[in-house]
Amino acid sequence: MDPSEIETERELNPNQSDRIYHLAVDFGGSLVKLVYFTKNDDDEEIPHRMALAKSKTSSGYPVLKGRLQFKKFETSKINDCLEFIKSMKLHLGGCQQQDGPGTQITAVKATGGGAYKYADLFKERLGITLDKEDEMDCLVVHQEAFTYMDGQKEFVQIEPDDLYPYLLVNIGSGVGILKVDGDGKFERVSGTSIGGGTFWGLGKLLTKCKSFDDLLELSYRGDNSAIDMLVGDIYGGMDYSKVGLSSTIIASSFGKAISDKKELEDYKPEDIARSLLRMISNNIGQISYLNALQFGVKRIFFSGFFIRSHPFTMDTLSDAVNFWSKGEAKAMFLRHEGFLGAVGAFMSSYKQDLHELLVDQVDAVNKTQASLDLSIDCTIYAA
Ligand SMILES: Nc1ncnc2c1ncn2[C@@H]1O[C@H](COP(=O)(O)OP(=O)(O)OP(=O)(O)O)[C@@H](O)[C@H]1O
Ligand SMILES: CC(C)(CO)[C@@H](O)C(=O)NCCC(=O)O
Repeated sequence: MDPSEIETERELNPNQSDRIYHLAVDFGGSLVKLVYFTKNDDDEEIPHRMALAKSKTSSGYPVLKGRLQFKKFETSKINDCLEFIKSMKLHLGGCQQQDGPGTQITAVKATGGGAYKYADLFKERLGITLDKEDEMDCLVVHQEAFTYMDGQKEFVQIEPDDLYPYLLVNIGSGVGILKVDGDGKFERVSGTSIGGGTFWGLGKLLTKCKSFDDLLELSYRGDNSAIDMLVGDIYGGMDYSKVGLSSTIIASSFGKAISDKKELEDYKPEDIARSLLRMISNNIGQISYLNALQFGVKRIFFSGFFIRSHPFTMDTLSDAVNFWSKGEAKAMFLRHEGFLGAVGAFMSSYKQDLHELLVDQVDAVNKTQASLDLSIDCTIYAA
């Protein structure tokens, strides 16, 4: 059995002795992401945050071992999210009834636009206040990164003194582009409304797909040349070598539809899905590169739920950055791409005393990309 299934099962049927220490929520335009930290009393005994100081590592930092749980909901199904929090008693710190009075959580760290939009709803239904953190602040957290080219994932070891400056391109419903100059030092330099929401929204209208995953799945099987106008279509099958454009490069996304005497129904949904994904990914890759160029930055990190470790999406973004930069700039991806904001909000509450959050079981993360409701072993080092 895949480790993710084990953890998800345990999550849905929480052990009575699971304690939930902390919850943070990222309310996006498309998805709501929850991150919470659980510790099972049967696990190695380092009982309570209050008692952290009792257990110090060789580095001198107190440590709390447990599991970081990740869960997502469609924003349009906010009620499911509320029900989940309620049924898991996340707003009460898990099995709080055993802890006696006085342990009830009154505020939860929250980020994204919905932290404002749903503040009253959460107060009303769960009795908790959403303690708002700016969504841009929450994106800038340290993560392990990898490059993705021609189907090959390559983890990159980046030394802290060689990390900055970098560009962080967060592809959610819309796209935010941040230039990060140092720890907590960043600026939102650009953005585009043509993002993940555009792919999912247009894709839904054009293909009648009922879920994002179906649309993504369709795009795997499609052939974009059925609907995109390629350089070769314009140049009689030849490359336009004088300006370095090979015949297979897309000259005009969806351009073939102009001259084809076809209606929407005459195109295969999978070809439309693929063309749409390439169009949006290429566009984001190009805008990102142009921003990197403008600010003299070589590394571009991509995050956001749009990516979902989807090979074709990562390939297209990497290709676009590689093509436009003539190999000078690199596209990089993050292991917890979609949960970056939520993890940032989670960590913000430990601002005063959190030194580091280390993920011990990286393998589990890699194996669970399909479900994206994750559970990973981790250690919190408090300063
Ligand atoms: N299961 C899914 N359901 C809906 N969208 C999904 C799903 N999986 C991936 N996506 C993609 O991820 C996008 C949302 O990404 P993310 O959660 O990072 O952004 P958000 O926080 O909702 O948006 P914003 O930050 O712009 O408010 C969707 O628009 C869609 O393209
Ligand atoms: C509005 C936000 C910041 C909400 O997360 C995001 O969707 C975004 O950056 N959209 C792109 C807006 C623009 O810069 O055109």
